[in-house]
Amino acid sequence: MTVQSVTVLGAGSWGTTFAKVLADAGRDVTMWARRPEVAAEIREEHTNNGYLPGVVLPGRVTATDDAALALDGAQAVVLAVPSQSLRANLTAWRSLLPREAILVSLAKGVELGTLKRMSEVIGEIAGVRSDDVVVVSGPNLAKEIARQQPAAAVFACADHDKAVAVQQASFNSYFRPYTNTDVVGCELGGACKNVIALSCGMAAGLGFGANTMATLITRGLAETARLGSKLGADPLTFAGLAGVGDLVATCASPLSRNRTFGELLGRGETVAMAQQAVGGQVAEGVMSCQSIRELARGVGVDMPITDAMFRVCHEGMNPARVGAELLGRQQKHEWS
Ligand SMILES: NC(=O)c1ccc[n+]([C@@H]2O[C@H](COP(=O)([O-])OP(=O)(O)OC[C@H]3O[C@@H](n4cnc5c(N)ncnc54)[C@H](O)[C@@H]3O)[C@@H](O)[C@H]2O)c1
Ligand SMILES: O=P(O)(O)OC[C@H](O)CO
Repeated sequence: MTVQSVTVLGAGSWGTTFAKVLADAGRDVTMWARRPEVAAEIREEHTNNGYLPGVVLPGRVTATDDAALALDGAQAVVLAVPSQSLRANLTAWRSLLPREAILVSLAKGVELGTLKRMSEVIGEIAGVRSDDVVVVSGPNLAKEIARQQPAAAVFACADHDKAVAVQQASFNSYFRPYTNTDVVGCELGGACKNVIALSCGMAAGLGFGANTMATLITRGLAETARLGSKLGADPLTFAGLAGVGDLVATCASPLSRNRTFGELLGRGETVAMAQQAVGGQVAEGVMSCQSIRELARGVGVDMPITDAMFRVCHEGMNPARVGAELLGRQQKHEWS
């Protein structure tokens, strides 16, 4: 299975960066951008300065705002829109998807209401098996990769040949993809780390240091692994790139929108003010703390940090008070 012609649906930070990764691996890439002016900028200037200022895109990347045109002849279709808009976007694109195309998901989130992982949403809308979708996850801050800083990722799919086909299509001198068959674990790792990054940002905004960060990262990983194990993930996945790898990068980096969002809340800003400050870009954890909390409650898994982020983001609770409550919970064994 060789993939030469790829369509990327979504021209934000990660969609544009992933298009560059594919083109730098020798693939022909057509992007779909929601706004015609963004499509024109990519096509004519080879830039997308609204998302990736100063980055020049390879000549192999072109763009259109016409989804039918973008999808014509695609051997792989990369879905690069935010989690909560994936269902609506994919519903509009469903009839345009080439029959044999490999579907690839970049989104990191759990859908509100249905509590589905992104591959499950894609499976339902596109009429394919959800674990046949290739899920991309890992420590992949778009702005670093767009500057060709070395990074690795996981490409998870039950169909190993499909994962390998997309792996080969995106392997280049600065981007090293690994395959995995644990779709559930890779998706949950990616969705949960956004929520934990909110908490790390919040702790930084409150003035706390490395011990607090390390505690949140480690206990965040513990609650993610608890949920994952309950839902059928391989616990080893959480020790890998889609688990601790992504968690560390997102929780530590000022480039992370989730961490930045949390830091603003920790400094006393409201959710609306923080939303404005991240420039309309999506901090997925703000929505995912709600859906992941519901998912966990449904299967009887305790996720105290996620619960705390829900109370701050959706119930207006004060971050300092939530932090004190987290610390003051009933004492317990580390692994209970
Ligand atoms: N940015 C990163 O570093 C990064 C890395 C890995 C994964 N991801 C994940 O990839 C997904 C996309 O992230 P991104 O960084 O490209 O997001 P972004 O906010 O930078 O861009 C989103 C893109 O989707 C388009 N879009 C279409 N319908 C939309 C709608 N209804 N609402 C909002 N935008 C809509 C926007 O126009 C834009 O082109 C997210 O799930 C994110 O968690 C992001
Ligand atoms: O900027 P964030 O917080 O959406 O995180 C980006 C990536 O998911 C990091 O792997």
